[in-house]
Amino acid sequence: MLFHVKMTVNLPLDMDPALATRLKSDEKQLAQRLQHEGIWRHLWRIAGHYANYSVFDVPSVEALHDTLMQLPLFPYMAIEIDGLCRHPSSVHSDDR
Ligand SMILES: O=C(O)CC1=CCC(=O)O1
Repeated sequence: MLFHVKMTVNLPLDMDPALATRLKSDEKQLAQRLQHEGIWRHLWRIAGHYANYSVFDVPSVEALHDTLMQLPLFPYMAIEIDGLCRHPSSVHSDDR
């Protein structure tokens, strides 16, 4: 199942800079692992915002929830999710 996910990061202004650096580094490491595993299909910065548009490929809504909750920045994110299905006019017949 494919999901379009918007993540907006809101780190507290008074967060310890060392903690912020560690959280971002840990987030990057997990994000890159999930991309290599094909779970995190797309990751795009939204220009001008500390936010991203992502596409996840997971077996269920529960799996998406569990994946997002693992993210080190999860406590500091506002997350919006839309489920995706094939468009009848899409030429990408091999995509799910
Ligand atoms: O910077 C972001 O949008 C949050 C984030 C997601 C994956 C990552 O490495 O940072």
